[in-house]
Amino acid sequence: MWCRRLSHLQSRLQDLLRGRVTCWALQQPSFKSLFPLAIHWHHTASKSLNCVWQQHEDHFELQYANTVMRFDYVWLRDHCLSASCYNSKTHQRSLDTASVDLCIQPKTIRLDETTLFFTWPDGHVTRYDLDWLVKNSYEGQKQKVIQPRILWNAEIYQQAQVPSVDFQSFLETKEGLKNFLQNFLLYGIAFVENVPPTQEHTEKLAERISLIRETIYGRMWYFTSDFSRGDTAYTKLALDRHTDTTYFQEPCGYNNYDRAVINTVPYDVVHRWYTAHRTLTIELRKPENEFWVKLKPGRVGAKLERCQVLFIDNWRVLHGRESFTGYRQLCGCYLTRDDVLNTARLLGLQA
Ligand SMILES: C[N+](C)(C)CCCC[C@H](N)C(=O)O
Ligand SMILES: O=C(O)CCC(=O)C(=O)O
Ligand SMILES: [Fe+2]
Repeated sequence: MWCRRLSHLQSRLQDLLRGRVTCWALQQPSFKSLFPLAIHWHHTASKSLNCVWQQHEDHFELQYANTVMRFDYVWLRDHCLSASCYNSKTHQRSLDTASVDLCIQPKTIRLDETTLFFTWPDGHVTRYDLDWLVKNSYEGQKQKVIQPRILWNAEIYQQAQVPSVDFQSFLETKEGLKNFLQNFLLYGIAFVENVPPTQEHTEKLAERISLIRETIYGRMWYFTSDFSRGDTAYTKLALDRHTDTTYFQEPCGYNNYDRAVINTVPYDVVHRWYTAHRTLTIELRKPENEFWVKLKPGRVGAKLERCQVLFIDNWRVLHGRESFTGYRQLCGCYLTRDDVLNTARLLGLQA
């Protein structure tokens, strides 16, 4: 006890002088470890594992799998996966995070093979697999490939020759759905071809990806230019590029037609907003940034033709239309982003 106390006091003194972290010799320090005070890096027994770690005053530092990671002690206690702290059936935390002492420090740290054991002052033991720590550390996450996005304009998209997915394969095969979602995540739009032109088939397609979002326009909307709703979508007028439902608390994305009166900011900020809006609009209206799609009609008179369904990520791609004459009917729905991303992740996509 005595030698530990001395080493501890001395290390604190050195610590104050150097303003550096200290590393306690976790086993009973031998005399040689007291003078001069060395910063100990703990090495794994087997060099092949190549894991080095250090217990700092306010965090735990781990070097493993070519990653230097730093963990807060409250974080290490809070993410404990032991039976009393974590419900492995529901993957939920049972530990009350607010009960963790914000100044908590582990009494001992031990590495056994590829598992780190942290023993806390109350005797509770938290174990972490080294690979779990790499995967769930801030530093490990930063290395992860984020979902690649391909920024495009009309020319880039046309040249990419992105394949549409056939209706049957989309509905009946995992590959079909996965290829579709991969394109959707990469480009923000994706097509399904060969779809029977009915609301039921469109609905089936949508439900293959996610829950359909019920809104004031209904679950599946089937609309035409009958002005059945007080909105220019229900007319023959052209609609400049926009996204829908910007007036919802959880909108599909932003839209100039539906913008309410700007009355939440003072006049000088308003002018800055208009200047920024103009810059964005000029960019959006550049012809090279427009990609026109002539939607194949599914029904002409009594004749039914298989048609295509277009999915748009409203956070990345705006939509609009030209004005038109004659009779035109459009069927569609809104999907919830969380569910679309969840389906993509379940298929192993980075979303
Ligand atoms: C017809 N349909 C339901 C597709 C859209 C209606 C959208 C109306 C509104 N202008 C908006 O952009 O949110
Ligand atoms: O009629 C269309 O093609 C699109 C209409 C539209 O943008 C909308 O309903 O929000
Ligand atoms: Fe719209």
